[in-house]
Amino acid sequence: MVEAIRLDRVSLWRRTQEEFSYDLKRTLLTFLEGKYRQPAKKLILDNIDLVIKPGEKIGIIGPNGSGKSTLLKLICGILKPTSGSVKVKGNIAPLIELGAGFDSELSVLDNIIFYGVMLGFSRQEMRKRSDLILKFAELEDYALAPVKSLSSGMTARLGFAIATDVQPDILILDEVLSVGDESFKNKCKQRMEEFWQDHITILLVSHTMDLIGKSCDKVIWLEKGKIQLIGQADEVIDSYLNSVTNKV
Ligand SMILES: Nc1ncnc2c1ncn2[C@@H]1O[C@H](COP(=O)(O)OP(=O)(O)OP(=O)(O)O)[C@@H](O)[C@H]1O
Repeated sequence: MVEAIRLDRVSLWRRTQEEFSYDLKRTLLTFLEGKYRQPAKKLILDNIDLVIKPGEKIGIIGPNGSGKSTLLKLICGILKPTSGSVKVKGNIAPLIELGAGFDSELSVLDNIIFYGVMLGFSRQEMRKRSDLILKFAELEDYALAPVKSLSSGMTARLGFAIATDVQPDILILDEVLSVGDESFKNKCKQRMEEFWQDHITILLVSHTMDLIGKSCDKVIWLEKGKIQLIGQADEVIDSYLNSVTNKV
């Protein structure tokens, strides 16, 4: 069987307190006082087996902190699993943390080229594509300006324009369907609709059940890092909503 994405027994542990990175002084003091303890580790994804076929449109739902974004980051290769294996066939356009990979000192044009190279395209090809990317992002006048001079909405527009220009095999979306101002949002929606018609594999994380129900064939419900249920969109959404109302 052809597979676009395959996860075998994937688990991920992360440190729950990241004190060392944000409060170095306090960490050193507690260390000197002999009170330092290793930050606790938490199991974020627990033994996930998953097969996604090319062209499937998959929704991922579940409560806050259940591991949805983490699962996407593993599939994109931003995070590595502690155990198990993640296999992906084809190039991925991750529309998560738009613009997080930009170098703010470099120009918009240089960032377009670097970002594309990071996604596996050649410099030459990215140079050719840059005009269309700048046009879509409506940033033609900023080509030579450093990214730090853009507003946050403009930066997100640039990230969206690059990631969706490269015509990916797999598109990863973490509730970033609305980027920028109203007119740009409409452009994003249109581009997304084209992707949906296409044979691209799509993974969409959202808390908006209507959106998931309308746009996905299959849904994964995550609960505390485990797959609680996977199946036809309507059935999984109903079970999830029932479980939430029963808790209240
Ligand atoms: N950088 C990090 N370091 C350590 N733990 C993290 C980090 N980011 C997230 N976590 C933890 O991983 C778990 C899953 O987080 P994740 O962001 O994947 O959840 P989610 O299902 O996407 O939540 P939400 O619906 O709130 O976006 C949470 O317990 C969270 O505290």
